[in-house]
Parts: sequence; C-alpha cells; structure tokens
Amino acid sequence: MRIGYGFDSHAFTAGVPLVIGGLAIEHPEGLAGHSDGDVLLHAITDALLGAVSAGDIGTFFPPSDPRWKGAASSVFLQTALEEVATAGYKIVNIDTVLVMAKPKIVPIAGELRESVAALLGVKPGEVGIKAKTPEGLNQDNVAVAHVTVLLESLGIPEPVGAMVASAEVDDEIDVVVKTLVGDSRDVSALGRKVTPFDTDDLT
Ligand SMILES: Nc1ccn([C@@H]2O[C@H](COP(=O)(O)O)[C@@H](O)[C@H]2O)c(=O)n1
Ligand SMILES: C[C@@]1(CO)OP(=O)(O)OP(=O)(O)OC[C@H]1O
Repeated sequence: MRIGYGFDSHAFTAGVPLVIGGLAIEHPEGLAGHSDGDVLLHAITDALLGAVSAGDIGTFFPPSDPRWKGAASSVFLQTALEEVATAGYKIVNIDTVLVMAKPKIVPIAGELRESVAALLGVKPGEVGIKAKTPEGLNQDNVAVAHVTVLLESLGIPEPVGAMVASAEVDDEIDVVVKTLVGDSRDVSALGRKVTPFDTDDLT
C-alpha cells in the first residue's frame, strides 16, 4: 500500500471557463492558470505522483513550457496514472476537499465524482468529494484543493513492473523477467524442470 497527498490553489478570474475535476461548471469566473487551471485535477495528479515518489506536476509539465498553455489538465492526470501503473500500483480510493467560497460544490458533488472517477478509471464510490468555505482566511477569490489517495500493489514485484513497462520489445521483456525470476523453477527432485509461467503471455 502507498498513500499520496496533493494540494493546489488557483485564483478566480473573469473571462475564462470554470473547470473543476474535468467538469465545466456554470459560474461567472474561472480559475487563472497556465493550463485550464483545474485545481482539483492538479492536486490529484500530485497526490498520485507523490504516492509513487515520481516527483510533481511541475517536473513533468513546467509552467514555462508553452506546450501546456491552456492544456486540459486530464493530460497531466494521464501521465500520473501511467507512473502509478509503471510502479506496479492501482488506486484503492481517493478523497478530496475543495476550499472555495463559491460556487457551492455539494449540489454538483455527484457529477464531480462521476467525472473524476471516469478520468481515473475507478468507480464513483471510490472518489470522495467534500467542500469547505475559506472562513476567516480572507481567500474568497481563491480555489484550493486537498487530495489524498491510497494505492495498492498490482501484485507484480515493483522492479519487474517498472522494467517490463520500460522494455520496448517482447525479447527485452523475456530477458527482464528471466533475469529477475529465473528461467525455471528447480524441481529436480521430481526429475524435471517446470517453467513457472509462460513469458510469452506478457504483453
Ligand atoms: N464551496 C462550498 C463550500 C461549502 N459547501 C458546503 O457547506 C458546508 C459548510 O461549509 P463551511 O465551510 O461553512 O463549514 C460544507 O460542509 C459543504 O457541505 C459547499 O457545498 N461548497
Ligand atoms: C499545470 C501547470 C503546467 O502548465 O501550470 P498551471 O496551470 O499554472 O498549474 P499549477 O498548479 O500552478 O502548476 C503546475 C504546472 O505544471
């Protein structure tokens, strides 16, 4: 099991659409950012990367890189999901807190849960969406997201998962697997050798 935590904040600004959790939300202001400013997807991306010690969103997608100007934040999330899979893990559940004065989140929490779940490839029941107003913080023009994520192992030993994911051809995968788990199991007491599994089955 691994846990991850992510945080992000973006200021509200007029003239841009509001997108949170991949969902377009009717609101007079959107969130300022180099990308689409999706504060929730940025925090989820960081939580996933943190859970597998893979750096953070800025190390993969520097705000100075013009390629990410106006980018949909689902692109960043996809990379984080690939890092999680490469490390040999999958999501158990994710929990979030959005801190913003407006809009009200609870009336759209179901839609948000479905949107985030679809982007993560998990069930809506594995995504928590909660909201708080920034009472006493004097931050009514800001949206903040906090995210925790729990991962569980896919059952592949980590080095094997990582090396198989980076191997480019079947032969390389064969070599990796045979190096790490051995070409065959020694059952000489039974008078024969049994291959533990068929490495051709790995794609
Ligand atoms: N943007 C928000 C903020 C809050 N809520 C809901 O209101 C409840 C009370 O919030 P406080 O910050 O005043 O404690 C909160 O638990 C949420 O249910 C919301 O929907 N959207
Ligand atoms: C997403 C990136 C990349 O364009 O930029 P922003 O949209 O500004 O978002 P932020 O959370 O401030 O920083 C992370 C950056 O990697």
